[in-house]
Amino acid sequence: MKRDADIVIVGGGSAGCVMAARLSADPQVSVLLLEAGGAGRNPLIHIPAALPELLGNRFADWDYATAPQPGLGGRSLRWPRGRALGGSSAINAMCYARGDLSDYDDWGHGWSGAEALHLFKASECHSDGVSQWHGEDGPLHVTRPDWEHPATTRFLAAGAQAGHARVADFAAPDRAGVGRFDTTTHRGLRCSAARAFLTPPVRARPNLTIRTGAQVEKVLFDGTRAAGLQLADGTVTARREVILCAGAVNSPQILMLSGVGPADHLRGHGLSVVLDQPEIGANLQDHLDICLMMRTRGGSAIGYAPGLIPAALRAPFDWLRRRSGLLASNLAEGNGFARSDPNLPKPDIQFHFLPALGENHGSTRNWGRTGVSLHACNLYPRSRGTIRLASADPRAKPVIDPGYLTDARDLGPMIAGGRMALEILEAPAFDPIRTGWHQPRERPESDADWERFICARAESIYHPVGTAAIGRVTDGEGRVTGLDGLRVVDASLMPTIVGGNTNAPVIMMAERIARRMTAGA
Ligand SMILES: Cc1cc2nc3c(=O)[nH]c(=O)nc-3n(C[C@H](O)[C@H](O)[C@H](O)COP(=O)(O)OP(=O)(O)OC[C@H]3O[C@@H](n4cnc5c(N)ncnc54)[C@H](O)[C@@H]3O)c2cc1C
Repeated sequence: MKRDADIVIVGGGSAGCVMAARLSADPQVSVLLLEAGGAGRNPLIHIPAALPELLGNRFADWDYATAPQPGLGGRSLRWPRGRALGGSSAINAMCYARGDLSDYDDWGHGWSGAEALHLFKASECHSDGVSQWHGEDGPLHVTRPDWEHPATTRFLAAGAQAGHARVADFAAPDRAGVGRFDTTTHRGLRCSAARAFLTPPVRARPNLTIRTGAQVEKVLFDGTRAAGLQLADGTVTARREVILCAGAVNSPQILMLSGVGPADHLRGHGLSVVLDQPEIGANLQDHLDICLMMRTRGGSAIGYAPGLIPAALRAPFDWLRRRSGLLASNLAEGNGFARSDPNLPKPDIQFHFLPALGENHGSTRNWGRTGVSLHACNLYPRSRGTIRLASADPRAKPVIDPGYLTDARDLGPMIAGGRMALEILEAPAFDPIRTGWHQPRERPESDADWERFICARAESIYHPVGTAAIGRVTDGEGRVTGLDGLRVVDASLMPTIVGGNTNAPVIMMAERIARRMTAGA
């Protein structure tokens, strides 16, 4: 078993797959990728519509939950995180979005929207080919779906009736309006970061070793230089660098287990301190989201109902024959952006539309019922939370406290987004299929009604970032300040969360850092 390399990467998720592929392109550099989960071969990972089956499934999900959230009436929220090659891109909803390009200008430290656009295009292979906003030569397949559920067609019409523009391409600058999501799929299959970047020719490189089932416990230091890693079955040596790509929950956890973090917290768990860095695990941000669900006539949406049996029986044939139809859908088919205040420079609300009752993200089955879901989330939350150790045991789940709604200013965009979602679901396009409300049971009217509804029902859309942020913990290249030979490259790096789904932005960030490492920056 290989136990040393020039560069050792921890975590084969969205960022880790990019780093492994790009850095091992130089045959002079040996790269070892360590992934705690499996190889990600389960068919449920690859069939887009099987997404709800992945959540909580031990072969693919770390299955975390938050600490009780006072801002949400003391509820703990479920927090899935991918645990297989591909990481969270192996279990995510495949919605492709880039954030607003100005988000990257705001980060400073050498990052910019113009360079981000260039990198998004470089890593992309878009089904419509090259254009001003898209690339066609990159490894990440992005598809503009050729099939949509009829309920999604109604959502697009309802959006227009409620005054939202129709957006043909959310990668173009003016994103306000509703449209179809592009998806990280290819020929009806999920295109995870593993499928995109760890292709058979890349895996065959003699200078790249990929170990699955290899959970890293901590970084080993020689003074202040990261010299290797501790695993359950022994140690690994990094001759040049250790790169943590374990995600916004596990990268700070590994750093703290290694003695890098807030000194008092580490000593409280009996750990010796290598670097006192209070910002590790701090600055946690996420997209909090409120979902409205409307019941519809049998057969008009996806669900577990007798009227849908014929469509369900046909779906596998459509998928096997043409890789199209229901099973090729990522379910979150409709996208939208809006401003909670018309004077804002950019949209601060995002919608996700599903032609299904996505209660508890699909884990509540609602047998015999059909309906549709419209989510609205606050894209630029001001609340901040923390990741902290529950124990010095590397197998123990960390304490996740996102601090949802601890900043009262976060409620306004949530209420505005909820009201807009309600307006869309009440538009005439849904009249022929609407039968009543599923969630909320009673129509909220006043701000206080909305606040109660949000407190009782808001959920995460699983975009944690910021826990080892550029400018706070690392420099612009992801190098941990105050230590040598140690980088973080994953969602933890984002100093402020981007205005959209986070997978493509994380891939873009890894592309940038890998390029600059290869160029000797
Ligand atoms: C259910 C869900 C739905 C989502 N939907 C979307 C969507 O539709 N569109 C979108 O753009 N974004 C979506 N996201 C978010 C997006 O997928 C993530 O932001 C992105 O994948 C994060 O990439 P990462 O590299 O930071 O971490 P990850 O991709 O999570 O990778 C971390 C990797 O490190 C491994 N690891 C962790 N600890 C260790 C250890 N100790 N030793 C070894 N390996 C370790 C993990 O197993 C994992 O493979 C979703 C996320 C989830 C969970």
